[in-house]
Amino acid sequence: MELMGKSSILVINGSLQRRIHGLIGSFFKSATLKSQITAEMERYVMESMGRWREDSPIYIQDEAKNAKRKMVKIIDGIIQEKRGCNEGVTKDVVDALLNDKNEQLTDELIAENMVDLMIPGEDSVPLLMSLAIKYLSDCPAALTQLTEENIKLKKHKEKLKEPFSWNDYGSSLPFTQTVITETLRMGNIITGVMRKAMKDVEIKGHLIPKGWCVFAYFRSVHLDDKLYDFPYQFNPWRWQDKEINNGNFTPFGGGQRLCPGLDLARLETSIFLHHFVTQFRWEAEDDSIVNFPTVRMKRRMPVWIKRRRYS
Ligand code: HEM
Repeated sequence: MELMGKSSILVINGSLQRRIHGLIGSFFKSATLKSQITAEMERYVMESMGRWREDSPIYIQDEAKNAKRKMVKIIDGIIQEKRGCNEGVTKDVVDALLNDKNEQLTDELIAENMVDLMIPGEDSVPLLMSLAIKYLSDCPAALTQLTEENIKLKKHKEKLKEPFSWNDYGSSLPFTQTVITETLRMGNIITGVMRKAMKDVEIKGHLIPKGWCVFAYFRSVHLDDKLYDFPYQFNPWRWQDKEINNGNFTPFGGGQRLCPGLDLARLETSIFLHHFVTQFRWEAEDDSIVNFPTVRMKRRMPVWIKRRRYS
């Protein structure tokens, strides 16, 4: 509680939580943010990857965090700029909270909630990226299909001379999405959530008395062999034509506390994977507890060189 602060959305309940959740959630759905974030994220991923040297080891977790740190810095810069000349227009999350008339949205509350928004960016999203690389390194068939899908879209975009949009990184890369979904299932980045019963509740014949705390353990559901065949096997194909919005798949929680950053997390991971697999091949080193996965990079040949060589 001390770490998060008393006004954090993770701590407060009731109408104020719903209000902040709604404001943050609708802000993350805004078209302006989507195009801005897509372009910025692409630029920083490409800048970071541009510094990678042939055949040198790359610590994926550190790299993923570095890309995120820069992202947080940009967002922070945008916030500082807006704070001075707030014109009632909602261009960022601080505006979304500042412009709301609710008196309970104090400066302290806004500041604390901005920190909440940065923690997943520093922690959960880099973990999702790192685990995706780990699982792909162990599953060559998935890596091949993912690479082919991304190279195909890249060539198509180059032909049209069009920049990538938010949707390109989502619906235009369906297999990439299944890889992210399967990584979320197996990785269990958030292992579960705590809830306190506000009144006596009965669930499937079990009574949870008022005041008791319950830990809803996502991992036991995501790795249940009654729900998922061979649950410990990384199998992105299991998600083809399968509905993901159900009670058996809750990496982002659910209900009124459903993670408002879920689309952003998927987008950032998609951009990272796209640039990773279209620019490089790699060999994974043995995993170690200290830092995994570590991979040795080889730059991909530009498409035109390959064509000349094989024609
Ligand atoms: C892989 C990445 C992520 C995962 C697995 C994840 C997972 C979750 C989960 C399980 C919850 C529900 C917590 C609960 O019910 O007590 C949650 C809530 C939340 N997430 Fe995420 N998250 C991710 C990324 C993000 C991002 C990128 C942001 C924002 C930039 C974000 C912002 C939030 C906020 C503000 C809440 C609290 C919502 C509320 O209590 O009303 N998350 N997240």
